[in-house]
Amino acid sequence: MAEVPSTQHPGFLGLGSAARNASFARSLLAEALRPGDLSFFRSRTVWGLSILVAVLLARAFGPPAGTKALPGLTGLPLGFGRFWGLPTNPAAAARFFGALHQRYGPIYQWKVFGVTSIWISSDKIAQELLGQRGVKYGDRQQLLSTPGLYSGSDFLPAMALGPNASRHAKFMHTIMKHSAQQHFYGYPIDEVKRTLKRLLHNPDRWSEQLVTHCARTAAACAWGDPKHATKLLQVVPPLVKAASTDSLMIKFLDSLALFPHWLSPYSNAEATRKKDMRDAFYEAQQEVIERVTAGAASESWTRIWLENVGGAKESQLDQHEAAHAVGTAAFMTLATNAAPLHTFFAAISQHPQWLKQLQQEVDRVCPEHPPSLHQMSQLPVLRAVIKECMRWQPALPLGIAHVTTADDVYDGYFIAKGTVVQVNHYAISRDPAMYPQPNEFRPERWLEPSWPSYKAPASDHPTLQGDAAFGYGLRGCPGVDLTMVELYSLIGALVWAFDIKAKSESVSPPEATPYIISMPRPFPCVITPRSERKRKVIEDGCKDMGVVVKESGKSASRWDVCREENGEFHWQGLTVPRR
Ligand code: HEM
Repeated sequence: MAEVPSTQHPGFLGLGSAARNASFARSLLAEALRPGDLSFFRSRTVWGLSILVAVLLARAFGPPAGTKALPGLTGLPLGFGRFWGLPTNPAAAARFFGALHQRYGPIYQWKVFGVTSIWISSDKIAQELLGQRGVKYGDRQQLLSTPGLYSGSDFLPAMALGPNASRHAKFMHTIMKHSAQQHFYGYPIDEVKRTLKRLLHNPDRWSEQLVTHCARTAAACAWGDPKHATKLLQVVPPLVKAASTDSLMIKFLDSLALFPHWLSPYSNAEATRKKDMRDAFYEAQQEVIERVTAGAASESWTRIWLENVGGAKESQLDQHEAAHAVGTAAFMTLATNAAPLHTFFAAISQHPQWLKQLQQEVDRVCPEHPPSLHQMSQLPVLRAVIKECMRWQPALPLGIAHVTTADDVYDGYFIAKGTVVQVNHYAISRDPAMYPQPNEFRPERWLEPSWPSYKAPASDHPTLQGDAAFGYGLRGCPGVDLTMVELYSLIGALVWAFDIKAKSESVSPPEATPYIISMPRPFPCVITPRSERKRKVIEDGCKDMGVVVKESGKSASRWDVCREENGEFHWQGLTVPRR
């Protein structure tokens, strides 16, 4: 690894300490600004000194000797940088910053109000920096809109690098490893049966059925009971929106910490969000504690903590932390996996030939029933379509920002401590060298040797394991196994069970929601069972369809989730349909 030069600069005019610099500057000004005396401004010495100061300042704010500054947009001096022209939502930002890579290369910087962010559009560079130099690139950004999340120990994706994040990450990996070995206790498959039946009975509400599916699966894994899905449905949107904020500008202001938190315009909403989340996670945890005491608890992540399965207590989470760690895993499962499921609907509506190919493959492998997880190795087309959905419309187009914890040098470029590192997943997934015709939905790029992204053998590849969409390094996503199980099982079953097509031709291109986790907006679809026999299998598959969203106006308790007046479900704005 390159040696890191010191950023300790010799001080103003090379005179040593800041105090001595300040007193020198004061005496110079006092001498010069005697009333009525303008000779100071006419003096050649003063002009010469001014130029020298400017040069020294430029050196002081420039990269250390032997390194160079990253290319990037020029802006205003004195650290103001370039604050105009910033896009207003993450999906648009991914495209905007992605386009700038054509001018500045795969890594460039953008400075705003003294904050430097670097933008990366190359998988190789992201691997080398975030992947290989883990700790140096492992911090997160403190956001004004979510005060407390960075320094607290409630929500791993936003936590500062340090002991809290390490303990939470350790616990997260323990619960994922243990439950993955048991296919997440069969909950995703149980929920597939219910989701098929809800879709059969209420196909127009397909987006609601998908979101319900993710919420119920996550709640079952977390607390052994899918009924807690409504809690998740309520607590996810406020935090997704707060972490997105409407404008990237806010993010830069955040980093300046211009306001104390109590003055933050977000503090009221944040206090409510925090309380709702705590109440939801505490209540669900308490129920598990009671059921375990009564000897009647189902498997769950909370039980892993309570019973110290796999050494879960080594992470030393107290009860509050464990409630939030489990809740965070459930939160992320719902918030993220709903996105590729919506993308799947957009993709096959635009490319019906891929639904046909999927159905042919599934009919060949398992004509009588939806594919089981053990059959996934025989279903490369299914895996290819899912992987292409993740590439085509990344769920997190800009990932989650990292922040550097120390100065670094990459390829001769200086990267200072505190730099915000934005991996542009959208741009990476559109690298034309790796993904020719990048804007097109082409699952064959994972299936045919003529495409650069192809890998053999077909029993293992394509796979979501190691997919760049899940991030890099120390802060990489711990939820890959669960994502695979959830997407493979549900999409496999949808393909087996239904014909799906858009009601109108105008679904291209998919219009994404404007949040940090972005998904195609729902649109009207026609969903019909592929045969009478399949209809019967779906009907007989389960008794309880697992409806969790109530008709409008029927809210009886705090955690009830209801449809809008017009009968639609917009998930607090996260799934507003395209009109
Ligand atoms: C479509 C599925 C998913 C995608 C695309 C996705 C993507 C990501 C990305 C890009 C990051 C940031 C990585 C980085 O900073 O480099 C992340 C972090 C994270 N993900 Fe996922 N994720 C998905 C599903 C899940 C699931 C099912 C879970 C459930 C456990 C989960 C839990 C987390 C957590 C806890 C973090 C924060 C890790 C940390 O900061 O240390 N994700 N995910």
